[in-house]
Amino acid sequence: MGDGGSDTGEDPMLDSLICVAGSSIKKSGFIASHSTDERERRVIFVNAGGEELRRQGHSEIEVEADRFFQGGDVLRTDEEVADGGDLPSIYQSARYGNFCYEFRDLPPGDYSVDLHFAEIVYTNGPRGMRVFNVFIQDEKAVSELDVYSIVGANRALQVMNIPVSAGKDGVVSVNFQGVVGSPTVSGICIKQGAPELQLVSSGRDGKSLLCDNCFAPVKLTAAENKAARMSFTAKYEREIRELKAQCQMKQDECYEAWMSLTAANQELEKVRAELDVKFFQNFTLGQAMEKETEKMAKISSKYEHDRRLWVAAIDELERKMKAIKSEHSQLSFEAHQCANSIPGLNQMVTAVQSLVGQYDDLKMKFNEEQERRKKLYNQLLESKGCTGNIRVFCRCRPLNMEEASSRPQTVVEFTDAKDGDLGVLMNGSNKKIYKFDRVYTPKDDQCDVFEDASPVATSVLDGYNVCIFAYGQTGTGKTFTMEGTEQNRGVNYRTLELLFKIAEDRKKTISYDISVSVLEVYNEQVRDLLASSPPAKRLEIKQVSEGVNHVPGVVDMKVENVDEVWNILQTGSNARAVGSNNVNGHSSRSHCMICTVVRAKNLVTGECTRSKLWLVDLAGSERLAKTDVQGERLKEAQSINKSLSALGDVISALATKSSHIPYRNSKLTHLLQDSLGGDSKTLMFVQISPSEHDLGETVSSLNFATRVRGVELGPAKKQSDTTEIQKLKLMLPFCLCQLKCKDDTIRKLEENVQALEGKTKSKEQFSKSQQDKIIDLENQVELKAELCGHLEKRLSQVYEKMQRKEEACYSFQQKVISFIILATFQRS
Ligand SMILES: Nc1ncnc2c1ncn2[C@@H]1O[C@H](COP(=O)(O)OP(=O)(O)OP(=O)(O)O)[C@@H](O)[C@H]1O
Repeated sequence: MGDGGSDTGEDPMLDSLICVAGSSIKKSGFIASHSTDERERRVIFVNAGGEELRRQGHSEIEVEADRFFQGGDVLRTDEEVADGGDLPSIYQSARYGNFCYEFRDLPPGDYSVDLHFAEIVYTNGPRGMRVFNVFIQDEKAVSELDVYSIVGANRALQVMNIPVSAGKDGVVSVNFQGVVGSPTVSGICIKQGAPELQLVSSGRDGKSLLCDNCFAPVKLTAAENKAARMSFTAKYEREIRELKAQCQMKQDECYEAWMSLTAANQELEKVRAELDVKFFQNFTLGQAMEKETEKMAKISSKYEHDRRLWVAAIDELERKMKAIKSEHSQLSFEAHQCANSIPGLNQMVTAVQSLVGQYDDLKMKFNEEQERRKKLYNQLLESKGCTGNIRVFCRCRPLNMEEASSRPQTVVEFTDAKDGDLGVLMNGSNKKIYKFDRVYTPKDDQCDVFEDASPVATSVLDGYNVCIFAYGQTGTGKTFTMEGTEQNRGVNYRTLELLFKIAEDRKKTISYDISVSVLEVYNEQVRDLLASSPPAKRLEIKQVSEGVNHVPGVVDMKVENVDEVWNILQTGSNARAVGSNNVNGHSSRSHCMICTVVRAKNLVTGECTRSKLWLVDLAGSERLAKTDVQGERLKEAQSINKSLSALGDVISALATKSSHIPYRNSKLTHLLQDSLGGDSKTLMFVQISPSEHDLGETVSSLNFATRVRGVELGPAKKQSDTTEIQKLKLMLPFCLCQLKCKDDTIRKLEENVQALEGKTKSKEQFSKSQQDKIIDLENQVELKAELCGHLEKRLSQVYEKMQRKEEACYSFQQKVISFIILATFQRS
C-alpha cells in the first residue's frame, strides 16, 4: 500500500514496475493546469461510469459523460474520495468488468493518455483483490495494477502520460484485462502530442542521451551531459541502496511470512486432521441419526398401527358392553317381572316341597304295599289248601257218546269234590280217595277251571316263571282244557286275555311287553309252529344263563292286544302234528308248548322283570299195549312215553330234593327247566276219564298226579288280611296321578327358575369378563402411550444432540475456510 493521502510524489521504482517508459503513477487526483497549452492539449476527457462534469473558473474543465466504451458495468459510491484533486467526483464513479474504450476520429499523430483510478469497492481490502492490465493500441501500457495496494480505498490514483499514436484510422483503443478480479477505471483523458521526454539512459558514446520512447538521440552540451550523468548516477546509486534495503526488508518479510505460513500450514494440517475426525464423527452421527430416525419411524408407525387396533378393539368392546348391559337390564327386568307375576312363589315352592315330601312318603308306602300285596297274594295261593308250589287240579271229562250208549259204569265219585277229594271205585265197591287242590266234575265248565287257574297264570305279571300243563290219557280232554273250542275257549286264550286286562289296569304303574311263541316237541324234536316255512336246520335248546334256556331262531311274536292272541294260537294249533288212534280219533301226537314271555317295567320303582309262562298240552299218556299201534305211531308213542317218563323223573327228583334234577333227559323237561321247580309256580291239570274201561289209565294218571302234588318246593305261608291293602290299592292310582301332576308342575317351575338363574349368571359372568378385558386393554394402551412418550423424548434428545454437532461442525468449517483464505492471501 502506498503512503496514504500525503504521499503524492513520484515513485520511479513503482513506475518502472507498472508503467511503460515515459508514463508515471501519481498518487492523487486530477489537477488542472493554468497554462492554456495544457488545456488545449486535452482532446477527450470522459468520466467513466459517470455524468458530464463542467467546472468554470480560471481553469475551465470539461469532462464528458461516459462514452466510447464497450461492455462493462457502472459503479458508484457516495463515499468521499480523498486526494481527488480538482475533480473529486470523477472518482466516485467507475466502469468495471469486461470492457474496453475505443476513441475514434482522432487526427493521426502522437497522443498521451491519462488514466484515473480509485478503489471504491474493496474498501476493506485486502490487497490483491483487484489486479489488472491495461493495453493501449494492443500494447501493454500498465502491468498488474492494484490500486488498493498503492493508495488504499477511496483514494485517487493516476497513471499519466502513456504515449500513444493514432494511425490513419484515427482510432485509439484502451483495453482493460483483469488478472485477479475485474478491472475498473474512473476516467480517461487523451491529450494531444507525445509526453515530455525524460532522460533515462545515455547513448553509446556517452555524449548523448536517448529518448526512452523512440531512442532518438538528444543533443546536450558536455557540461549538461556530465551534470546529467552525475545526477543520474547519484540518483541510481541512491535508488540501488534503497532497493537493496527494501529487498532486505522484503526478504525478512518473506522469511517471516514463510515462517508464519509454515506455522499456518501446520495449524491448517492440524485443523484438517481435526476436521477429518469431526467429519468422521459427523458422518457416524449422521448414520446413527438416520438409523435412529428409521427406528423411530418404524416405532411410530407400529405405535400408530397398534393404537388404531386398540382404539378399534376398545370401540368394539364398548359396543359389546353396551349390548350386554342392555341385555342384562332386560333380563333383570324380565326376572323381576317373572318374580312379580308369581306373587306366591315362595308359598308355592313350600307347598311343592311339602308335596314332594308327601310324594316320597307315598312312593315308599306304595312300594311297601306292593311287596306286601305280592306276599299276600302268594299266601292266598298257598292258603287254598296246598303246601307246595306245585298245584294239581283234577278234571274229569263227561262220558262221550260212545261210552254213554254202551251204559258203562263210572268209576269216579265227586261227593267231596269241593274239598278236593276224588273217589275212585276200585274193583267194584273198593273206593280210593285222591286228594287234589281242586277237583272238577264233568259239569264244571271252562270258566270254573280258569277261575282257579288264573291266579297262578297271572303270577307271570309279577315276575314269576309259571308252568301250567295238562297231563292225562289220550282223549281225556287235555286239549279241551288248554286250548278249548272257539265257543268254549280254554286256559291258553283265557290266560292271555286276562294278562292283557291286568296289564291295561296296571299301565299307569307298570308297562308290559308281551310276546308269544308256539313250539311242539314231536319225536324228541323241537318244531316252531309259528314259522311260515320249515327251518333250515334243526332247532336246538341253548342255555342263556344258569337254568335259563332259549331256542335260537324260533318265531317270537309280539302281541299288543287280545285279538292277535286267538289268531296266533289257532296258527299254532293248526300246525300241530295230530293223528288218530283207537282211543281218540283226533289225538295229539306231540307236546304243544306255548311260551309267553313278559317283560315288565315298574314305572314307579324302575324295577324290571322278565318272566315266562309255559302253557303245555302234553301228548296222551296211554299205554302202548292199549293203543295197539305199530310203525310210525309206535315211534311217536315211544317218544311220548319217554318224555313223560322224563317229566316223572324230574318231578321225583324235585320231590326228593335231589341235588341233580334230570331236566336234560328230554326236550320237554329241558325246555321247561326254568319254569318247573325252583322259584317258579307250577300247575298241573290231571285229566281223567270217568269210564270203567279207562280205570287203569285213570289210576295211573292219578297216582302220577298225587306224586307231583307231593313235590314241596317251599314252605307253606299263612294267609294275611288284605283289607288294608285293598284300601291302599284303591287310593294309590289317585295319589299317583296327583303326585305326577304336582311333580310335573314343580319340575317345570324349577326348570324355569334354574334357566333364568343360569341365564342371568352366565350374562353376569360374561359382562364381568368383558369388563376385565377392557381394563386390561386400557392398561395396555396406557403402557404403550407411556412408551411412545419416552421414545419421543429420546428422539428429541437425539435431534438436539445432532443439531449441536452440526453447529459445531459448521463453525469448525467456517474456521477452516477463514484459515484457508488467510493462508492463500499470505501466499499471494
Ligand atoms: N270237559 C269236557 N266237556 C265236554 N267235552 C269234553 C270234555 N273233555 C273232553 N271232551 C271231549 O272229548 C274229546 C277228546 O278230548 P281231547 O281231544 O281234548 O282229549 P285229549 O286228552 O287231548 O286227547 P289226545 O291226548 O289224544 O289229544 C273231544 O271231543 C272233547 O270235545
